[in-house]
Amino acid sequence: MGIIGVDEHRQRILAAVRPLPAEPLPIAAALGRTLRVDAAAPHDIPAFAGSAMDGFAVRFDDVRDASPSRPVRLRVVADLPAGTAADPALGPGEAARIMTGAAVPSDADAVVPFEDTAGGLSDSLTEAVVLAAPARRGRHIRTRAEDAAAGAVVVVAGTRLGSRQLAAIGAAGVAQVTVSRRPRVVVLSTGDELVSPGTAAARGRVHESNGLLVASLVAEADAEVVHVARVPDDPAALRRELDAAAGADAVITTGGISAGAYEVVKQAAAMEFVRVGMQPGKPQGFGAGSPLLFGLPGNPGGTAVSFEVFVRPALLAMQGRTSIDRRRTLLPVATGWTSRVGREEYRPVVVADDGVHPLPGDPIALGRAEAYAVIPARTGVVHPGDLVSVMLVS
Ligand SMILES: Nc1nc2c(c(=O)[nH]1)N[C@H]1C(S)=C(S)[C@@H](COP(=O)(O)OP(=O)(O)OC[C@H]3O[C@@H](n4cnc5c(N)ncnc54)[C@H](O)[C@@H]3O)O[C@H]1N2
Ligand code: MOO
Repeated sequence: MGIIGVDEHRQRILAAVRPLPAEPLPIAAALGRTLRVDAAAPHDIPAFAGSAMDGFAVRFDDVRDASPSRPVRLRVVADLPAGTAADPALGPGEAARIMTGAAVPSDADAVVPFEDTAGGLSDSLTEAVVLAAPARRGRHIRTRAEDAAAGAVVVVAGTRLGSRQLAAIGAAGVAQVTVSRRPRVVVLSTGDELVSPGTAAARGRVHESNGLLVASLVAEADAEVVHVARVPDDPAALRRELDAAAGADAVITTGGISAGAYEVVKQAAAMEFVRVGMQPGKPQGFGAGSPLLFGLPGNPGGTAVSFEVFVRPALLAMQGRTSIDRRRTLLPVATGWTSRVGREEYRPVVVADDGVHPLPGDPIALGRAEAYAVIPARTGVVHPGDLVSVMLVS
């Protein structure tokens, strides 16, 4: 069996992904969901011209020549707190006391902050003595529609709804969004050697960590973990778990896919098994049915990288996410290392001020990994000072 490229395997997986149904949700319940229909402003934002300062709404022409030596006295004829719907008329020589956020009277075309008056806030309800001219007509007024005009797209479909996106939609006055259903994912760790953390160490036993690793990665990809289980190297037991997972959108197994005698996933799962030109993560299984089946290698470093390269993009594509890849950036190498020619290497690294430092591929070092340096298959030695492509994962 030959070796296929990382992109080829990824393309096969992405070609099998179907978008999940969309559903309406209140914005307060939509954190982490993917927007499926553009969220648009239903009206101009702001919907009215408002004050950006606490002070006085004035007629610009009244105060355009104001200065400390030539103060301008205005009669205060109204008091406008934020939230008021009042629109008092202002004649020449008149002003309204106004608070930040309040609607500016239609007759006013500038706001003078309290700091530019003789009396300030303390003496503000009868007369305003303006000591400085506003720099221009419209000064300190937020104009109607200056943030977005009615109909403008506030957040585009395909975007993850994080804190800032949800706040922007709320600021537009929109209460409900159309978002993707979350993928339902089952996580199965295979291996007779596995025991739970907390169990005494013993010869031959390995503490199970992939279940938590993959379930956490699934949650970080905004999908829902519906079931996590440890499965012995018994094909009948794995078949039972796979049958029970029939209603899920994806099943992710770890272990049991290489060349040994007890490769339970190979024996029991309806997957195609391939060798991919990457290090770690060479053995891979994938089933394009429903649910999608991902057979990841069991060594935790390989599991983590395989998830990033193959599973996460698929889970995001299911949700209708436009950007399905981790951000990559070029960074200098601080400490060099040797890389295996013929396989694209995903080297866990620490990102420091002087560049990236490689980590070993073991499950304990994984706890310090902040990113993966992606080294082309043809590269045998990575030298200090080289610029390498780094996939950021934290
Ligand atoms: N003759 C060959 N042997 C192997 C090959 C090969 O091409 N020819 N490939 C090697 C490569 S590369 C990898 S990667 C592994 C993948 O093997 P499996 O996916 O079948 O994984 P296991 O053998 O079940 O486990 C490998 C390793 O990881 C530990 N492990 C497994 N599951 C967990 C878990 N849930 N939590 C923590 N640790 C886990 C397991 O105990 C083993 O140490 O195959 C090579 N062999
Ligand atoms: O491909 Mo395996 O994941 O090297 O260890």
